[in-house]
Amino acid sequence: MALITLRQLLDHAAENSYGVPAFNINNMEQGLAIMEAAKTTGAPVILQASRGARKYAGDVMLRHMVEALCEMYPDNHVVMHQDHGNNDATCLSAIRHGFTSVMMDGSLEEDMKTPASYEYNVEITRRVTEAAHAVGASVEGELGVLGSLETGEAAAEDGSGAEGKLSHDQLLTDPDQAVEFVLATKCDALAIACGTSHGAYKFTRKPDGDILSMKTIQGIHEKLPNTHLVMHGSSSVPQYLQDLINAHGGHMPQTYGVPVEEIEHGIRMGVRKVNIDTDCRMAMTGQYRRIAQEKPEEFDPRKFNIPAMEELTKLCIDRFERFGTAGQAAKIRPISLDEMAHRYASGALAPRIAAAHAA
Ligand SMILES: O=C(CO)COP(=O)(O)O
Ligand SMILES: O=C[C@H](O)COP(=O)(O)O
Ligand SMILES: [Zn+2]
Ligand SMILES: [Zn+2]
Repeated sequence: MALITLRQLLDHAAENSYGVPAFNINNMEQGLAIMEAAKTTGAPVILQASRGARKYAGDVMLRHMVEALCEMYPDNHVVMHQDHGNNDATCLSAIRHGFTSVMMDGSLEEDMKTPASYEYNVEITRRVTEAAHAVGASVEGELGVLGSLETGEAAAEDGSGAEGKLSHDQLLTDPDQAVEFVLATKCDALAIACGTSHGAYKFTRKPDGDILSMKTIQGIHEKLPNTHLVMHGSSSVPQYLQDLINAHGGHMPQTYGVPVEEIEHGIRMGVRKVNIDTDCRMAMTGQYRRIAQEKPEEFDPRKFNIPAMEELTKLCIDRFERFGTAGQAAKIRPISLDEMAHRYASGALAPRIAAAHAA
């Protein structure tokens, strides 16, 4: 059993200057395909389940699936993370079901549609962090609302996403407020907003600095050099997968994601966790469509799932290699949740703010 905490993994990533993709899972096939890529590259892994994934697969199924993956791939440490928790109950029940890390997304209210006040965000994130740390689990907070700088809107097709028009102030995390937020909440990692959004339709053109604000990340990293930053909505929406889907009966209008080189740039500026779901969905769906079209006589689901898993494994290998995660698993010695709880209680894991901002 090689489950570790997000905090342990991201501390290691920061010390060794790499990033870790966090892949969303909902079923066994995704889990196996991601772990195969981790094994091939010797990478530690972050698996994350959304509220939708927990509803789809069930908490008991997810827990045993992750346990099984840990047993099948004993050399690849796994973080099991709640993606976009909307309240205390979501986060604490995840921990009860064996998740070693949770995201308390207080950038939105409990409905995951209404942008929340700063005060609400601080209070709920602080509360969840206190409870999670008491049992050694890690917490990711979010400051700033995900959404497009082109349209001022969040992705409509996703389960969580702000409704209505968002201002640039909401869409770009303020570095000074980020310092305040980390100090007040003691969260282990901070998701920031820089113009990315969930889903496939992030940008209408290859993004430049006007619509993907890497300088926001730089500004936050300058003030919070010791805080692990998280980029959501970080699928690259690769052209080859759009083409694969569209060549086999799909109809995805031309779109652009976050170029992998921009993520590599982010990793050099303190980004440690990179959330990727859409690319994984496209990889599998592309192959499902290809098999369905090329072999209309086929009805064995395994004949669809095997190429779909291979396509996903290929994508994950690429991200593990490009983010520097490859080869890192062997260097990590798991720290137990109890030991993490002890370290939090001792103050050893309290936020470290750069000297100029400590006053
Ligand atoms: O941020 C994500 C999950 O939290 C996923 O983002 P994508 O839709 O870009 O894959
Ligand atoms: O944050 C969004 C992830 O892509 C999860 O999406 P989901 O809620 O449809 O599972
Ligand atoms: Zn079990
Ligand atoms: Zn997200």
